[in-house]
Amino acid sequence: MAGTHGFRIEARGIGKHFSGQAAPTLSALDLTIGGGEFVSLLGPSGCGKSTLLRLLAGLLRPSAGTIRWVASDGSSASGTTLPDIALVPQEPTLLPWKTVFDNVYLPLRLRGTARTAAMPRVLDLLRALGLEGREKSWPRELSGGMKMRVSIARALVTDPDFLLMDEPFAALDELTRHRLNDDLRALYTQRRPTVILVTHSVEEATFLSTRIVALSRGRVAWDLPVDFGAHRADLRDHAAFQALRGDISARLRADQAALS
Ligand SMILES: Nc1ncnc2c1ncn2[C@@H]1O[C@H](COP(=O)(O)OP(=O)(O)OP(=O)(O)O)[C@@H](O)[C@H]1O
Repeated sequence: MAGTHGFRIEARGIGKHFSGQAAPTLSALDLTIGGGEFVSLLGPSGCGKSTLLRLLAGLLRPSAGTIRWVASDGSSASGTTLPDIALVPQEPTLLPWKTVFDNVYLPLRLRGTARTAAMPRVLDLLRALGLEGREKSWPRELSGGMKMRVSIARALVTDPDFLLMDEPFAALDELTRHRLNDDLRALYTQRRPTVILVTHSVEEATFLSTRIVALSRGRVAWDLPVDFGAHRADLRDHAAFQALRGDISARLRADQAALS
């Protein structure tokens, strides 16, 4: 389904109040995300980024408000017409008793796709993510960056409409993070899923996204489009990139200052 820009998400009046907490984590939050956007969620620690992602993934229920998946013809999706959603967690949760190939093949296997039919797709993704030749490796033989590559390949193998990622690169060194950011951006350009990424890295958000949404006080604090045209590997060195990155950091510092 990816590339069809089939669905947009409409979150209206979203509230989330965890039991035992004095104040709600999210309150009266409105957000619309169009098909094919790459949205990064930024904001101070504890502002509710992961909670929002889990609500959008359907892993949590909102205490108030509605989340609708709207098809391009305006109809609300439900039941079997719901879009495919893949979640990449912070820790790459690979099955240790399965090879790299079989970890990535698993979502297709669960859908009844035969191994031989799945092979070109799995190998294509492994190649795109720099894992060629690693098909028969076991997760314990891989570095942290490689495990995350396998986790991303597994999330993409069903060609999901929505790719939701919760700080997937937080534990990686800067060079590995840059490489994975480059690969993710190339994959996004090729396949155009809708991506929602929770991150603390302003550089990562600026490099990857078509839009940055900052949360504060339980709702959207600001919402900024990002457009650098065709992406180049050296984009990070350009003055316009560094200026936007600086502007976003300043906005986040102002949000943080307003909280204290
Ligand atoms: N299952 C839960 N039960 C109770 N409280 C929760 C639960 N999940 C999250 N919270 C609370 O909701 C608030 C927001 O947490 P969340 O993880 O969404 O923030 P975040 O912006 O992603 O933070 P960080 O940037 O530190 O990862 C926190 O106060 C957290 O303790």
